[in-house]
Amino acid sequence: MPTHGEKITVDSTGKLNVPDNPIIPFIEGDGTGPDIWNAAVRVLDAAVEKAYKGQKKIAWYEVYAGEKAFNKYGEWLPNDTLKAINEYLVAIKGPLTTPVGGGIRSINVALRQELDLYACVRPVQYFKGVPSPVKHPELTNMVIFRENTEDIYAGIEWSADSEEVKKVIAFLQNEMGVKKIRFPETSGIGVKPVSQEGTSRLVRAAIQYAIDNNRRSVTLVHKGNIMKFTEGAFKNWGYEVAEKEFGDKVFTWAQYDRIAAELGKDAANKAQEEAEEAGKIIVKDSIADAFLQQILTRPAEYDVVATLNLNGDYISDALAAQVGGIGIAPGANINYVTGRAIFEATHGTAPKYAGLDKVNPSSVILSGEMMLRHLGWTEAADLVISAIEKTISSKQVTYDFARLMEGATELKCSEFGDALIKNM
Ligand SMILES: NC(=O)C1=CN([C@@H]2O[C@H](COP(=O)(O)OP(=O)(O)OC[C@H]3O[C@@H](n4cnc5c(N)ncnc54)[C@H](OP(=O)(O)O)[C@@H]3O)[C@@H](O)[C@H]2O)C=CC1
Ligand SMILES: O=C(O)CCC(=O)C(=O)O
Ligand SMILES: [Mg+2]
Repeated sequence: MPTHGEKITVDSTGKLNVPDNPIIPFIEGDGTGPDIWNAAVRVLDAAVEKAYKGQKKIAWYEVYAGEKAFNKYGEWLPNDTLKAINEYLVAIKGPLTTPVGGGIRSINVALRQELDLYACVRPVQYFKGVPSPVKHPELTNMVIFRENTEDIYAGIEWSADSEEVKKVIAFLQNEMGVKKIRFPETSGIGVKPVSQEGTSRLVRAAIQYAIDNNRRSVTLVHKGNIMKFTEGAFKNWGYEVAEKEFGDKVFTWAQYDRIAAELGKDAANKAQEEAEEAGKIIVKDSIADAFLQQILTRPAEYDVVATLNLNGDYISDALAAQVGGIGIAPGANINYVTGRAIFEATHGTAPKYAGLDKVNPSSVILSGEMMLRHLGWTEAADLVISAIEKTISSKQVTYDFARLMEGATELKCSEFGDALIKNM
């Protein structure tokens, strides 16, 4: 526990009360986590110091998860860590390792589920000068709202050959009339829960964000043609919450379809144009595969994106690549009702670079920038953004950008942190 500092609290509307010395738990993370965290914490402290001249200061509180927790306490996710984040509300973390095909389940997912951080918010914006694989990266400017607690990602699955999977298969075949499990003897089975409550709160947060931030549209991305009662329901429930709760502030493609059926397409087009002119948020939808090609061919048509857990995972890395890669892709896991939030980069532990002081710390620094904004410390957040813009435009960058940039100076992870502080 830090010896100085006070708790952040939340009122009944979800609004945070932030003291000048908030206690903020952090998890350093596995793999490259310590490299990027050490750079990030210096940059965030410098931004706060510069913006508020010592009037405000974060009291960092280290809490443990992942390998560090296991080595220290024999547990991957100690209960005390959950208790601390539960109590102090706002936290930040580095990436944590999840083994593939066996071993422990994701601690990242467990944190989101245990603390009910239902919205994974990942802004994707282009910083001038960042090397990108597309011709016009500046046209990509989206904010992903990924449902964070449900879907096939919930981790409800049974391995092939287990007693449990035999029971589930027998139940499906004998009681549910499922005839099309092709290789029942050797199948593993996963379950995909998607609820109306889970969908509504996520879509509500996405639309509210669009309204508060003067965005033009919210696109519900789903694979509802194939998974009708999960992803298709997500789309239908999404439109329902938009129309029921946001009334005059939105125009949905469900409304468009109703007008087109009754009065024809011209009338529907006119209604949408009028809505756009009136500054209403257009709530539309896209099937996930088509969406993934259109974000490359027509990125300017998409703005805020609301989607399910697995789609959101894939879409975040794909969109991050478009604006320069996951070295510069921040994110937050938020519950807008309880005020709890954990900020974290989109990328993982990048184990091959662990301890080399090499990787780009921008993703976790920009996650910290989102955190500062979440606290209402916008002056400090703005300083982080301007320092990143200035440093990248002077071509002082880490390996990931340097390998694609002509005339760049390659900096170590810690040196990039130093450069940001200098350029603040
Ligand atoms: N929220 C979390 O904690 C997450 C955890 N993970 C976990 O991380 C582990 C590793 O996952 P993996 O699939 O390899 O994905 P990673 O995101 O860790 O790494 C994939 C590649 O992305 C690039 N990259 C990642 N981080 C950075 C950075 N800071 N700066 C520059 N480039 C970066 C590197 O590309 P290049 O090789 O081209 O240099 C790297 O090889 C797994 O256990 C996974 O479960 C994954 C995602 C999120
Ligand atoms: O939890 C993990 O290991 C991976 C999670 C992930 O890829 C993500 O949330 O983007
Ligand atoms: Mg991911």
